[in-house]
Amino acid sequence: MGSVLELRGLGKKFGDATAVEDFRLEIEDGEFIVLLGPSGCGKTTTLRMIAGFEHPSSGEILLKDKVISSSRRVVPPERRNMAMMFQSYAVWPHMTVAKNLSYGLKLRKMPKRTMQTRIEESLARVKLDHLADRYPGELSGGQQQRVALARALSVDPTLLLMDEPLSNLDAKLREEMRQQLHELHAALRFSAVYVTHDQSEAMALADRIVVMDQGVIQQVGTPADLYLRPANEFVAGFIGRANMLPATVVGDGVLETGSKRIQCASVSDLPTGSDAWAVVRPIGVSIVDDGSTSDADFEGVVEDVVFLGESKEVRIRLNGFETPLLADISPYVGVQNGDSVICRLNGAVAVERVSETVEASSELVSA
Ligand SMILES: Nc1ncnc2c1ncn2[C@@H]1O[C@H](COP(=O)(O)OP(=O)(O)OP(=O)(O)O)[C@@H](O)[C@H]1O
Repeated sequence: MGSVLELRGLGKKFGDATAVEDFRLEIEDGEFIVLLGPSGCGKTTTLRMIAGFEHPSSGEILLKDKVISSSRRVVPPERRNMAMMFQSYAVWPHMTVAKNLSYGLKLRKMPKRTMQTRIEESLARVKLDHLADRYPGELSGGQQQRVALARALSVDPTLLLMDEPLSNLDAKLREEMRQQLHELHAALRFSAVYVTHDQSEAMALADRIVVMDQGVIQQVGTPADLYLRPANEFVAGFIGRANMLPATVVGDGVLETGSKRIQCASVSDLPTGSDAWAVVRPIGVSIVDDGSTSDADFEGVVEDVVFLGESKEVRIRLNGFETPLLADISPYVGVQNGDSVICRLNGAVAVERVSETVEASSELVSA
C-alpha cells in the first residue's frame, strides 16, 4: 500500500489570522481519515486546500507522489481527480438515479458506451442497480445516501472528500447512515478524508483520526490510540469522558496525586517532577468490594448514581479532591448515595498539565 495523499507542512493564513499551521499527514491507500476538532479549528480549511478551493499559504500537497500544490505549482480542483460530498449527500431530485451518475461522467467527457457500463457497475457496488430508473424522492434516506456515494465514486476518484455530510440529518437517520457508510467503506476501501466536529461519528468511521485545535494537529491515531493513550490534555478532554486528577510525576510510570501513588499505563516521556494529569476513563474506575484494598486505592463517598441499563454511572467525591470522580460500573453492584466506597483506578495515563483546569473535566461529556 502506497500513500495516496501527503500533506507537507501545510499552512493557511487569512490576513494576520492563522487558520491552519504546519499540517503534516500521510494518508494510505484505502484509509478513512477523519479531521476532528471544535468549531473554527481549521478542519474545513484543510479539506478545501486538499480539494484545491483554497490556496495554501505554505507547504506542499502530493497526490500519489505528484506535487499538486506548492509555491511553484498549483493544479486546479477539476484536475485533482477528487470527489467531494457535502452536507446531507444532496442528490438531484429532478434526475433519475442513473442520470444523477451520468451527469458527472459527462462532465469528464466519458464516451457513452463506457458510461453505461460505469453507471451499472457503480450502482451494483452499492447494491442499487435495480433502482437506476427511480427518482430520489422514491428512495429511502439510506438509499439516497448510497446514490450519492455511487455518484461520487463513479468517477473513480483518487480521494473522496466529505465535509460534515451527516450534519443535517436527525439523530436516528444519522446513526443509520454512519453505520452504512462504515460498511460501504469496509467493502469498497476507497480513500477518504471526512470532516466532523462530532467525536462519536469520528470514532465510528475512522481508520485514523486527526484531532485539531486552533489550526494545529494535536494527535493523529486510531480511535483506540486517542481514547487509551491521549497525547495531551486537549485530546484527553475532547475524546470521550475523562477523569483528570492533578498529579506530579515521581518516577518511571508513577504519578503522585493527593497522597496516593498511581502506576500509569503510559507517561509520555514526562520527566520526574513534571506537573501532570492522571487521566482515568470512567470505565477504568472500579469499586473494591471484596476486602482486597491496597495503599493505592482511594476513599470517597457516593454523590450520585444513574442507572443506564448496561452500566451504572456513579459520581464519587474522593477524600482530598475537588473534582468528583466518574465511574462506569456494573449495574449489578449495589451502591447508593452517601455510601463510603473504596475506588481503584485502572489504565491511568499521564499527560502534561499545562492548564490549571481542563474544560472537559469529569463532569463534562464532550461533543
Ligand atoms: N475565507 C475566510 N476568511 C477569513 N477567515 C476565515 C475564512 N475561512 C475560514 N476562516 C477562519 O479560519 C479558521 C478556521 O476555519 P474553518 O472553517 O477551517 O474551521 P472548522 O474547523 O471547519 O470550523 P467549523 O466546524 O465551524 O466549520 C476560523 O477562525 C475561521 O474564522
